[in-house]
Amino acid sequence: MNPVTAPTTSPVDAAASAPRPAHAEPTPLADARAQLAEAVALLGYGDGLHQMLATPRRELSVAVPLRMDSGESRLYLGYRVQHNFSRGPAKGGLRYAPNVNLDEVRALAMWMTWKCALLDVPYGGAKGGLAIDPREHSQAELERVTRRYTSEILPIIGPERDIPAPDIGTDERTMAWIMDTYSVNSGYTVPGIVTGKPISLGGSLGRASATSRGVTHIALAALRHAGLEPARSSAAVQGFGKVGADAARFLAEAGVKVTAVSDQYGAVRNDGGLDIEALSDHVKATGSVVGFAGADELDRDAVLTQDVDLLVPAAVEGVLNEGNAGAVKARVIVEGANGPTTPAADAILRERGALVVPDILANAGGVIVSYFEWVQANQAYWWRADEVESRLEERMLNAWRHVLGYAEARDLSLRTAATALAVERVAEAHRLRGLYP
Ligand SMILES: NC(=O)C1=CN([C@@H]2O[C@H](COP(=O)(O)OP(=O)(O)OC[C@H]3O[C@@H](n4cnc5c(N)ncnc54)[C@H](OP(=O)(O)O)[C@@H]3O)[C@@H](O)[C@H]2O)C=CC1
Ligand SMILES: O=C(O)CCC(=O)C(=O)O
Repeated sequence: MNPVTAPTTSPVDAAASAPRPAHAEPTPLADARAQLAEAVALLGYGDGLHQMLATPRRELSVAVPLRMDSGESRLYLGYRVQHNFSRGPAKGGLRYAPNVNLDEVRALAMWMTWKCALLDVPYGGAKGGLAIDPREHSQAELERVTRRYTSEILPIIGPERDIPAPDIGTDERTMAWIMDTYSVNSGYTVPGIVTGKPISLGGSLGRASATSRGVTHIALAALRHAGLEPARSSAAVQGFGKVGADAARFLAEAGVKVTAVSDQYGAVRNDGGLDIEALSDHVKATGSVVGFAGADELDRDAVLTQDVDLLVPAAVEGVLNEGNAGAVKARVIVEGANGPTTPAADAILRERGALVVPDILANAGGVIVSYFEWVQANQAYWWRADEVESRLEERMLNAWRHVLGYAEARDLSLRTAATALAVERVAEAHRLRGLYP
């Protein structure tokens, strides 16, 4: 396999806000742009401001050589996109996955801008990616490739410029290597350069589980809003990684019967409710949910169409689309993943009366506690776990009520309401700074 994939389009895409032809394949970037276009139309903004909001401020593409343990060398393509920094430093995760490309990272960076604005954390949005399959590499190889990627993006990151965090395929070890590489280059330790780092290096209590806790707070509120009592509700969770596994655990702890979960290899189901702790032990031992003795096997993507009250997609983009949205039975969908629902699927689900809580609200717990971690690192003063968790819950539920009120007052979907609220805050920052009249 050749790890280097074809380069994507030029950095500043003049067609940023142009409508796509009807036959075009949905992509995360097209979806993100369509969501922005809808918010811009609602807010009555002109083309100039629309272009400004649609176009990343800064993008860096890097080629990252890796010396394998075998002595062979490989080259991987990496990216860091800073979509916006009008409200503060750019902020967002770093993804290691074989299909990462510049357009995907652009979409993810744009969603980070709206997420940070919606939750009123003082950041803009960024995202990074390396087109590598971490499962094919040893720890030593991952360390070398991470250090080299960090060196390549060093000129544009920093605790006051752009602060990476974990996303798909990366974790606290990755953050420790980034922190060390950056600190060695600075000549002193800079804990504020990344969030989601190990506690012993200045990470925050509660960051590792923050996205899942936030998803759970929102899921319980959304179920109740839909007239469903959590303790009498059932759920399916797609993805059993950093977000999905803990979301399944917290939902089960709250009394929700989690009947199906999946990972990239397959899915498992138990209508009586999965034992999430036993399933996690199985995943630790085998690397997959497949083969778990306490459940039946299910086709991987059938997890999305189970007869459950709540669906939590917590894996990748575009999984709920025109092809399967009509078959989704859940009344409430809470997006743990970024961009799991295409605009076409959104329309079908809304028509069916399903309540979709968008990613920029539902999975914001991660960046909220990343913000807490950055504040703690900058002050060199650490909070207790209960302080982190109560502040997280308060911010998540305030944002939920705000978005719900805005949506209900205008008969909008929660996604349109959330995006419009966020875009308005970013546009206001541009206007006040004089960047746009
Ligand atoms: N980590 C964070 O703090 C945040 C993450 N997110 C978003 O949450 C999502 C998940 O991220 P995270 O949990 O960190 O990533 P991880 O890499 O920890 O986990 C990803 C999970 O998704 C699974 N997966 C991948 N493709 C599929 C598929 N087609 N069907 C079913 N499962 C699949 C993986 O399977 P396998 O285990 O077999 O590899 C894995 O279980 C992403 O969209 C990310 O952007 C959003 C906010 C914050
Ligand atoms: O914690 C962060 O800074 C960002 C997490 C992230 O990448 C996301 O919310 O999608």
